[in-house]
Amino acid sequence: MASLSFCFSSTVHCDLPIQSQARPSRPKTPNKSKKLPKKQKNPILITRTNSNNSGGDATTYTRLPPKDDYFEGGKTLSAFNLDSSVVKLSDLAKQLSVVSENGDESDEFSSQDEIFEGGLGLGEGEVQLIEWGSVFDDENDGGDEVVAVEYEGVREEGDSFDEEYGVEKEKGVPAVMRCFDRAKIYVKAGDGGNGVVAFRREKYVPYGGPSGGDGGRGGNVYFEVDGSMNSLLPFRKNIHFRAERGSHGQGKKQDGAKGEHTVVYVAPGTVIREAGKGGQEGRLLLELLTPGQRGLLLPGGRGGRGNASFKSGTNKVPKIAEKGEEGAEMWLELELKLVADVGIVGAPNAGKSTLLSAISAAQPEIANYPFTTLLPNLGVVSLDFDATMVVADLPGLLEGAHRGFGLGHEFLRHTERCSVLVHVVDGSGEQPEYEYDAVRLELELFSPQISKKPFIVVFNKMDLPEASEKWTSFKEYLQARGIEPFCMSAVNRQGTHEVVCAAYELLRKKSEGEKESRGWPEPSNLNHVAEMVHKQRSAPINEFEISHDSSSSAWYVVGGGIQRFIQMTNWQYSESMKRFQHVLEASGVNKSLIKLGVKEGDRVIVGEMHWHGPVKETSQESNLIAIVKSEPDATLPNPPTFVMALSGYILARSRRVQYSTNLILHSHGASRPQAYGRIYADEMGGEMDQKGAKKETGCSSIEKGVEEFCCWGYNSTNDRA
Ligand SMILES: Nc1nc2c(ncn2[C@@H]2O[C@H](COP(=O)(O)OP(=O)(O)OP(=O)(O)O)[C@@H](O)[C@H]2O)c(=O)[nH]1
Ligand SMILES: [Mg+2]
Repeated sequence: MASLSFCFSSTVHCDLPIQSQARPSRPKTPNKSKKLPKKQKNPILITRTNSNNSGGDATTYTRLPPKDDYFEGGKTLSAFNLDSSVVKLSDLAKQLSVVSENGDESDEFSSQDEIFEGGLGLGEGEVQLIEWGSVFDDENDGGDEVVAVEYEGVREEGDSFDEEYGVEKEKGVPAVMRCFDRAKIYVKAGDGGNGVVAFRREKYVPYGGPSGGDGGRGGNVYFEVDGSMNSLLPFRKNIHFRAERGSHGQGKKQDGAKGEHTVVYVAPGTVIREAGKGGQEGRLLLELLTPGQRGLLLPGGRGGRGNASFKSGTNKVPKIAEKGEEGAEMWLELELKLVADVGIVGAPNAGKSTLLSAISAAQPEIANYPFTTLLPNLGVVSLDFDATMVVADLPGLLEGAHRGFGLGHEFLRHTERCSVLVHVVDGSGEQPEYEYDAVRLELELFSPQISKKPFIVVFNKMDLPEASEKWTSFKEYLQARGIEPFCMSAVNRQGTHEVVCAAYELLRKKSEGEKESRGWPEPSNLNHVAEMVHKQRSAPINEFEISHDSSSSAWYVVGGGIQRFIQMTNWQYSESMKRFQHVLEASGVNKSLIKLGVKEGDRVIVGEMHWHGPVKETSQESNLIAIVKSEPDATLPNPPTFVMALSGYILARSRRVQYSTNLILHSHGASRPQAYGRIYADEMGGEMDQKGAKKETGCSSIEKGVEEFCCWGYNSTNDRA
C-alpha cells in the first residue's frame, strides 16, 4: 500500500466548489428554519449559486482546492488566516455546511467588504458573512439554502491527526451528523392504578359489603421497526417514552381503565442496549432488523386490588386496598447499523448517490460538492432475473475517518453490516489511484473485518474526457493488484447494469458460502426483556436474601416478591400493617432475622423501605417491626409531607403485651400527619385507656381504643422516636 500523505501542493488545481455547486439542502427535519445570526465572529463565505447538477460540472474533492482558486483577482487569503498550501482533505468537510438563505443581512457584512471586494468574482448580494458554529447548531431547514464555507484555521504540514482529533470532530461536525445513529432514551412502562376502599351504600341494602374496584393495568412499552426510518434522528428531540398509567379503581366495583401502550419506532438495524455505567457498554437487549418487527420491552404494572378483592370468610369488611404496581423503567442506548446487502463507499463527491439513483428508485440528494449525503440512503435494486438487493449509499469517507475524523466512524459503522461493498472512485479526480488507496486504507484501519468483505471497484465519470484518459492507467494499477475494476458513467447510466450484476453475483456467492446473507442472526424472541421483568416480579415472597451491615446495624432483605409487596402496600389503611406483619411472618422474614441475630434498635431495610427493628431478646415469638418510609431518624413532625414511623412495633401473639409502643406516621395531604399504632399496657404501667393513649402520643383525637388507635393532628415531637 502506498504511503499516504494527506497534504497537497498548492499548484494542484481543483475547481472552486463555491462557484459550481448546486444549491444543497440539508436533511429535512420538522423544525422551523432559523434566521442567520446577526452577530458575526469568524468570517465565512456564503455563496448563493444556482448551478445545475450536470455531470459536466463534476468536481473531485479528494483535496481542498488551492487558495488561488478562491480568488480570481489574485487576492490573498491572509484575511482568512488560512494557509492552504497544506490542508487535509477532511478540512473541507468541516468547512462545508448549509444554512438558510432567508437570514437577515448582516450588519457586519459591510465591515468585511474589503475582505471580499472584487476577489471572488461574485456580484453584490451573493456573499454574506455569518458566524461559524451557529450554522449547524440548529436544525435549520429553511426553504432556500446556500452553502457556507469557512476559511479558518491554519493547517501546518506535519500536524498530527491526534492533535486535531477531538477538537475538530466535536467542533466541525454538526450534531445532525454525529447523532443520527446513536441515541440514549428513557423508557417507562405505565404504573398500575390504585385499588380503592369503598362500601356499598344503598337504600334497603344493609351491610352492602365492600365494593372498591381494582386499579387498571399500566400501559406497556413496545419497540417496532419502522421501515421508512433510516436514522435515529427523531431521538434527538424526544428521549422520554412513558406509557400511560392505569386508572384508579372506583366504588361500585368499578375497575380502572388500562393505560395506553407506548410504541417506540426505530429504524431497521437498531441495536438496543441497556445504558452502560461508568463508560462500560451495557448489556445487549434487542436487535431489531426487519421492518414490522415488534417486541414488548417493558410490561405495565399490575393494578392494585380494591377492598372488594380482599373480602374473605374471616374478613367480610376489609378496609384495605393495594397501590398499583410501579411500571418498570430503564435507560437504553440505541445504535443503528444499517442493514443492507450492498454498501456504496468512496471519497466525497465520487458519485455514490448518483449511482444509487441510477440503479434504484431511491432519490438521494445529488450535488457537486462533498458531503451532500449526510445520512445513508437506502434503495432496493431489482435485477432482471427477479432478484433484489438492498443497496446503501453511504456518506463520503475521508482520511482519518477511522479515528472519527471528518464524519468518522459514525458512517464506517454502517459498512459493518453490508455484505458486499461497491467502491466508487471519481475518475475525474487528480489521482484516482490515490483516492482508491486512501479509502481502502480507512476501511482497513477501521476494521479488518470490513476490509475483508468482498468488494468491486468502479471507476466513475467516464463521460468526462479527463476521466476516460485516466481509465487505462487506473485499470492497470488495480490489475497489478489482482483487482478487475469496472468503469461507468453514473450520470448517463452507462455501465451501471454491469456493476449491479457484479455486486449481486458477489452477494450470491457470499450468501451461499455463509448460508446467511447478512451474517446477522435473526433474533428468536423479541419479548425476552419483558419476560425477564415479569419473572423478577413474580418471584415468590418467601425467596429473599438477608445481609447484615454491622457498622450501621442494618439488615438488608432483598427479594423481588417482598419488595413488590411493600411497594404495593398502601400504608394509609391500618389493615395494611396487619397484613404486612402477617406476610413477614408467613414468608419467614421474621424468623430468619431473629435466627440471624437481629437486635433491638437494628434497622431492617427491605427495598426502599426502612424498618426499625427493636426486637427484645425476650420477645422471640413476636413479630417485627415498624415502618419507615423516609429517613428513620428524621425529626417529627415537619415537614408535614413526611411519611415516616418512629419506632418499631411488635405484635404479641398472645394478648399479653411484651413490648413497647409503636407509632407510624403517614402524612395525608398538606398538614395532617396521621398516626396509627398500638400502645400496650405493659409499658404504660399496666393500664391504659384512650385518654392515656392520647396523652402519651400527643394526638389530638383518638379514634380507636387502647389496642389500636388512629390519631389526627399529631404535632408534638414525641420522644418515642
Ligand atoms: N460527469 C459526471 N458527473 C457525475 C457522474 N456521477 C456523478 N457525477 C456528479 O458528481 C457530483 C457528485 O455526485 P454525488 O452522487 O452527489 O456524489 P457522492 O459520492 O454521493 O457525494 P457525497 O454524498 O458528497 O459523498 C454531482 O455533481 C454529480 O452530478 C458521472 O458519471 N459523470
Ligand atoms: Mg452522496
